[in-house]
Amino acid sequence: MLNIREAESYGRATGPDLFALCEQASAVRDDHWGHTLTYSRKVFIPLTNMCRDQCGYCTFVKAPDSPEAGYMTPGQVLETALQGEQAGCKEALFSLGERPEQRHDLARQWLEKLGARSTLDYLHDQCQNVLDNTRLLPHINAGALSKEELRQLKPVAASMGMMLENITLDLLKQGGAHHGCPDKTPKRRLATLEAAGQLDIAFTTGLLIGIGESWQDRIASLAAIREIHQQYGHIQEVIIQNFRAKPGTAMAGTQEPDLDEMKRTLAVARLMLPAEISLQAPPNLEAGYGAYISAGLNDWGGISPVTRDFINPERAWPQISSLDTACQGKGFELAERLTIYPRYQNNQQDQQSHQHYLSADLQQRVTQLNQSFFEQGRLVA
Ligand SMILES: O=c1nc2n(C[C@H](O)[C@H](O)[C@H](O)CO)c3cc(O)ccc3cc-2c(=O)[nH]1
Ligand SMILES: C[C@H]1O[C@@H](n2cnc3c(N)ncnc32)[C@H](O)[C@@H]1O
Ligand code: MET
Ligand code: SF4
Repeated sequence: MLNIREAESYGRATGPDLFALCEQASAVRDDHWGHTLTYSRKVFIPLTNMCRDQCGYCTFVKAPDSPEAGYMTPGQVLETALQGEQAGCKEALFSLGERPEQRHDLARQWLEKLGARSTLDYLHDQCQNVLDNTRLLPHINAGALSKEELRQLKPVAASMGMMLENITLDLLKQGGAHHGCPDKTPKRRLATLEAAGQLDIAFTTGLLIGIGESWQDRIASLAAIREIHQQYGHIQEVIIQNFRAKPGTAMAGTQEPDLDEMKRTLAVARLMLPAEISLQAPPNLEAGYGAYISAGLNDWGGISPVTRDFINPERAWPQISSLDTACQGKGFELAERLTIYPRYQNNQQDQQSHQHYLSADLQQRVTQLNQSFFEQGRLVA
């Protein structure tokens, strides 16, 4: 595995140097993951678009004076989940703003109408709603959470995640991407990763690149993820996501990272992280996403045949069939996976240390969904 000093030296790798770096990363990927690239067929449930934070890059968030600001009702949650199930989805991705009731009257009014004490209590109940009425597995992406909050949510989600984004304190300064965002302090983000490890929650994290961090900051952030995983073993995947500048946001004029920047970061992530951690990047945020394969990626994340990507709504998902074609063109096959990776599913004898990740109920659901893959012969489209 690459040490920090070596990783730092690749900050400007380009041309033949970048090519050689990518080859090394591809070799690690081939060795562990083979020539199968995975994705999770999911439906997106943006439970609330209000938030107490104000990330400079975010268009997901709506201010209370916007007519679009609000929560999804239980009926809307179920309707969306059922549509996803109809389209063959296996994952319900709950993605939402953080603790909006601590900042906005409108959020408090909504919660009162919904009969919930907090956004996170409501999240718990809506995961249960999906579990009671569909076969989908909830994945929770609700930002920074305390150990107690994670403990309460664990029984209703098969996996959870939170982008670390980046741990440099520079982003919190006046004019920085995370200025005025209490949930984006490295302290809170790292504490969330650590608490999830203590609780045996299969966890997704990752970096958002191009938001004002340096190359060294990226390496330090990857090293922090590696260190936490070495202690608890719960990091199932790391996402490298490229910042996209959105009109109307504070960072509308900020330069976006280019394809080489993504390849460099993916390759170094692959070489710094243990091979068992899945390396993911979204295919809808970069037209040249096929090149990620040569940089060591093995997963495309959640792809929805039904809902748009509410975080990047203007960036349509590639059709699953065109993603399949792109993979085949590079000599890889595309295969569907569940939101929780096999090694945390505890259906193999040799996985004693991963026994406590899923409740008996969730484990049974996972087994049934795996059975449906088996019956489909892992068809992708
Ligand atoms: O469609 C999206 N899915 C996002 N996902 C879901 C992801 O694509 C997969 O569905 C899950 O990771 C399942 O493996 C996230 C999950 C996390 O835990 C943390 C961050 C993200 C970010 C996104 C995102 O921007 N868009
Ligand atoms: C769910 C995740 O989506 C990412 N996210 C939020 N806004 C953007 C954007 N403009 N471009 C790319 N990714 C974004 C953040 O990393 C967040 O944690
Ligand atoms: C909608 S953004 C994803 C969830 C959370 N608000 C975060 O930023 O981490
Ligand atoms: S990225 Fe997440 S935390 Fe930041 S403003 Fe958007 S919803 Fe809130």
